[in-house]
Amino acid sequence: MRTSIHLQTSPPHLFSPPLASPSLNQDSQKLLCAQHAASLVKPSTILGLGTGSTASLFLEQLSDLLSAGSLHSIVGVPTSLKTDALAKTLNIPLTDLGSHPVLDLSVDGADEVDQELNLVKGRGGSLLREKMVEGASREFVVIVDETKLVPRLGTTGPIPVEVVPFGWDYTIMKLKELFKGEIGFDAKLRTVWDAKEGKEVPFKTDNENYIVNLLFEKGISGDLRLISDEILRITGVIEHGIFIGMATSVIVAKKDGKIEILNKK
Ligand SMILES: O=C[C@H](O)[C@H](O)[C@H](O)COP(=O)(O)O
Repeated sequence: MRTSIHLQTSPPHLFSPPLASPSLNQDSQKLLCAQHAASLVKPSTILGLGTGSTASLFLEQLSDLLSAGSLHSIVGVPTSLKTDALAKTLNIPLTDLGSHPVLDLSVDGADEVDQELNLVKGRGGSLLREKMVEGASREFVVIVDETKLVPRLGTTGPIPVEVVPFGWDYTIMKLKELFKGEIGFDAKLRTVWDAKEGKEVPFKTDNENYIVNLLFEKGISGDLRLISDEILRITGVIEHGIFIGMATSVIVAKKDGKIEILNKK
């Protein structure tokens, strides 16, 4: 189901010349969907707080509403150490999953969204805590700019897989075996530049694990649930960044300043 809401930027005036449609850059689109999502949060919500640049804008909006007194009694469950730190600087009250195993709502960004509202997440390095918190939420609202909409997952970048550091090269071998025959497939350990060491070192997640990037030349094809199960069956794999059927709705901010809301069927 698709709903389209045109955001009114200024009151219409009878004699004004027609306004040219705005062309928002990606950052403004992120802000637009973050603002929209924050306006939907009700008082007394147990709220999963996502990770990434779009989710950070949402946290800032939330904090503004809290300090203006137009929202109250919110308590957040952060999905990463970065979000935990940001929420603390923004004075957003926090709790944890153990104390609130069922959340009312989670709001988070995504790297990709397909037509069934399946997602790729984790290109920023967070996926396991996100999947736990968002999976525990009655409602999971995803906020994205329109560049994130794809016909097939894995078309604009890698699908991240969190793996244990022990035997990571063995785990990569098993992942390569799984996708053998997939044209243009590759699996690579994610690394970062360590200035102290003067070399590339493995990227470490909040859980001290590594990330393997699965690269598909034309996106991932086939039954996503089956593929998900097969990836998870490899010993050494902890979790992957394909979020199947988890999003209840996606708020998409468009270049023309419109918001489109995609709801789970
Ligand atoms: O690891 C990062 C998270 O899954 C983010 O939600 C995702 O990468 C989207 O981030 P951004 O809003 O910065 O594009």
